[in-house]
Amino acid sequence: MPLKESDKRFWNRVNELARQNLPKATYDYFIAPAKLISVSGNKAKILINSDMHKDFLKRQTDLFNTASLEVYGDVLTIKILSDADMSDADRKEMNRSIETRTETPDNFSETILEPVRTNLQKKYSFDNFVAGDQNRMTLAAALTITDSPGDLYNPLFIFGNSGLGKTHLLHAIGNEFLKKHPRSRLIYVSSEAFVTDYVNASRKKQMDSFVEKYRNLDLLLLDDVQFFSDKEGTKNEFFQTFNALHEKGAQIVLTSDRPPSELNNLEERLVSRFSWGLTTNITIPDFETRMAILMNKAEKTGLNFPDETISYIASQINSNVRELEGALNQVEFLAKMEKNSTVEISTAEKAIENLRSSNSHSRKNNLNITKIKDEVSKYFHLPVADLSGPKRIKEIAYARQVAMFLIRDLLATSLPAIGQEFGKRDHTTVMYAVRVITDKLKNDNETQRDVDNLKRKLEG
Ligand SMILES: Nc1ncnc2c1ncn2[C@@H]1O[C@H](COP(=O)(O)OP(=O)(O)OP(=O)(O)O)[C@@H](O)[C@H]1O
Repeated sequence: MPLKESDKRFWNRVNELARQNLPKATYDYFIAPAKLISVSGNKAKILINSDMHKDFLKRQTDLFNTASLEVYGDVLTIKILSDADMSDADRKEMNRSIETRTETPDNFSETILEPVRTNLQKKYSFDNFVAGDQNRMTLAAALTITDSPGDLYNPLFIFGNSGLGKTHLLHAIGNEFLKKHPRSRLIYVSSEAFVTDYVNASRKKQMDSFVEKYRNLDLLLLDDVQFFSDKEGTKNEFFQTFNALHEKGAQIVLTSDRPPSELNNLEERLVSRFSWGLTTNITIPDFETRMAILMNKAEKTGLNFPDETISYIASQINSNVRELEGALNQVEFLAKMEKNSTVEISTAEKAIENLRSSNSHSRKNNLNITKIKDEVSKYFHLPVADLSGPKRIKEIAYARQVAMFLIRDLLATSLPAIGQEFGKRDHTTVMYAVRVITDKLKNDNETQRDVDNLKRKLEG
């Protein structure tokens, strides 16, 4: 039966109440895509697109009760269906009741331009991105911009520590965007690649094609802005690109391991623009989300993972999703070697133990003091000589302490030997440095991030 006027009023009222009472991103993600299929007697059927949406909508009884009392003077029983739940009869009903949406014409890239190499990786999609409390808001915003690009959240700035899914989301946005707007021009690029592109173009005197490539986009996905070069020319070019795109309403999405306010490599005028749209943070997944991610990935291994095994792996690896995946790969490998189709906890224990000892082995084999000093000086943009020199400027002193800490932690070098390496300093200075960083690691996000990033680079 087609929807009656009262049914349409009911549905409008549900949306209105949801917009008033829920955060915008939540409304956009959970409620806006829902559709009212039918109201018959005192039963309403609502269609949504995933089980995650279903759980959320089921909890919105107040919303439905208020709207139905206002419109029908009675409380409706709400049945929420996902696509998979729909019977043929439901589908017919839906086709009859929902007006066919007139496609809004894409106004992307009206002029004929050279096709762009998007650099998108198809394997990263929203379908294989597991939602949890730590990324829900980011996920909602990411989905919203694929529908209304350049509008609400422009730019979208996603920050969070390494291995938590920022790159995955950028590609997912790009892939979804192309599905919805096939004629659009978009590009995924790391900050380092953007810089290289700029440097090459300016060396070869091909700035016109650089400008055409980056300023005619509908969507720019720029990864890892913390690695942006601090060279004036590049920064200025990026500033111009950002302005040109923003002005014409193109969507920009940026990721970084730190919030805009801590991007010391970029100027204030650019950083303040990053905060024009929405800034969201992705944090370490909680135990349940780690379990969900593992289950998702375990399914693709063709092996049977009992819940206890998944739970064991999730309890052992609580740093980031990349390491979680690494551990699962190791477990899968061992189980296949041992020709086990069911993966018992004992196999997972052995695999994780192997992983830990091989990590520390490779660390010992490949690392030395010079490599650590080089990496630290690169990371903090300081000449390596300053680490061993006498300067006491705050930034240099901090970088020196981090370097001393890493040498002690990763190589277990003696305190006097470390002191020798840093301009013949006394071992008590080294002891102090190690203690300062150890303390900061307990409660200072910035230090946690610096040490984490550096360890990843050194052990990578
Ligand atoms: N919520 C999630 N669901 C499923 N897979 C995830 C999730 N979060 C991260 N991953 C996976 O973890 C791996 C690391 O994620 P990704 O490379 O996107 O991290 P990142 O935050 O960009 O890290 P970096 O800052 O080091 O570049 C990828 O294989 C990605 O698919």
